[in-house]
Amino acid sequence: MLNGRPVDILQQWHQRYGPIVSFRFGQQLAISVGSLDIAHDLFNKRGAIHNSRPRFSIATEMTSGLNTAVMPYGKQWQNQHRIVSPMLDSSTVGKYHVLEDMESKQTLSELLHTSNWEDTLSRYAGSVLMTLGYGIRLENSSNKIPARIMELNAKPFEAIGNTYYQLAALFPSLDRLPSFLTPWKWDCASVEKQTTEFHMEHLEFAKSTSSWNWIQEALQSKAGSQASPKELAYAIGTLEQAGFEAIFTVLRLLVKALVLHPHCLKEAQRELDQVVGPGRMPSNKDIPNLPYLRAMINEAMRWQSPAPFALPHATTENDEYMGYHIPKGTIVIPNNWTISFDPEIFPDPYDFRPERWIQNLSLEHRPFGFGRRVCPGQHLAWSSISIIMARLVWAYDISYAYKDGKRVEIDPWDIKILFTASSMPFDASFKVRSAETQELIEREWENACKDTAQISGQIWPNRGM
Ligand code: HEM
Repeated sequence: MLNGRPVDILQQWHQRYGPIVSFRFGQQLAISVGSLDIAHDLFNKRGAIHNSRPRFSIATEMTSGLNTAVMPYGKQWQNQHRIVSPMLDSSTVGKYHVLEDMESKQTLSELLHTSNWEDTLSRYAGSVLMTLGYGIRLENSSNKIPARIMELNAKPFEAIGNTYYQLAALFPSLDRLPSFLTPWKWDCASVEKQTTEFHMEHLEFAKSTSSWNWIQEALQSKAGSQASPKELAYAIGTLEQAGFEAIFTVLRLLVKALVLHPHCLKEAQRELDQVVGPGRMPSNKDIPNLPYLRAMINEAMRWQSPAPFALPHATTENDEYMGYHIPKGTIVIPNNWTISFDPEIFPDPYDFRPERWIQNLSLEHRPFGFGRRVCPGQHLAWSSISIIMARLVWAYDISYAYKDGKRVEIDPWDIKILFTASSMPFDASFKVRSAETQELIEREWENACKDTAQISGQIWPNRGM
């Protein structure tokens, strides 16, 4: 956990040494890229060289080498990419609105009766992904799947704090020692078993259910039908693991930003009242007409980037760039946090200021990463986050919680930074804005179609049964 402004350290590094900073740990050379232009040059224009992954030995062993996000660039990655890309491209993602519509209505309705907003939003993110992936709806917030995903995601990071693992990462040759001398391998094997069981169980369910889902869709495709069951389980399982945590992290960040900046909530509500009004709920069709809402989401991902260093890339060949020699096998880190805190581009970068995106339409940042490794879930992330945020802001006054008459304070920089940066849990209050809004929420949720098979039939009308 980092309590403070970690950005300062990174900024100082880049301010002192320039937009490219190199360093070594053990034998490994790494460079941090602190400029958007250079990141574009390396990851997009010279993409054939800069889009593999470093050797993430622990994460690789814990996931049978089948987790797309940590896989080096190559045939196996291309196969997985071919399986998932058609399910997540910008035109396909529009079909998932019907599911987001229903899940966000449930979320609004649950918040009328619970103060546990974190579990409620976590259920939303988990249910959207599990329904798409496997036809498994998370009907209530006590479902254990979101917590289990978080637990599996955390395993490689917990391991990084362990001395054995640090030694193994620094001295890869230790990998070749017999297993009684390499206790970290037992742990890896146990996590691998748990992760594989988790994904295989869902794969089997998805194949047998009448609700069409990503597994069934993949099995209809050439790439998916040629993959082994385990490869397919991991291709979709990686989407669940990466997607659930990222969406939930951004939702929590947005709630935090709104509680800390009540004038931003008021401005977003003013926009929604003008565009939508009190008589109906906002829909996905309204999102293009809500520039402040979109600016708020962009600003949240700039202010506290959910993936401050994207995921480190690695080179597959030697490269010469701006007079630097970048050898094959170098780790290349897109330093999103430094890029997003450049005061020349984002004046007063520590301030949460959605207006900056409206005042300057040419502002750019890359919270979803770069090149061939750019996040495949970015369109789904945008659509599922925009609709739930539009509806929350339209329906609720979101503010500080009070305990025993005292306001529960929130430290904006209480963030856990691993590869991802996630706000630590905090209390907040959700108060419905009017009796009319409450009535509308209750009516909409009562009338909503909650049947998973019917909803998947609307998403994929010519598939299944
Ligand atoms: C706001 C939410 C999200 C953010 C900020 C985010 C961000 C990122 C970033 C920065 C990367 C690394 C890109 C790079 O290496 O240059 C990444 C990779 C990835 N993301 Fe996301 N992501 C989000 C949501 C999702 C969702 C919803 C899914 C799945 C449906 C997903 C699946 C993945 C996968 C599979 C990768 C690995 C890609 C690869 O290595 O080829 N993400 N994401």
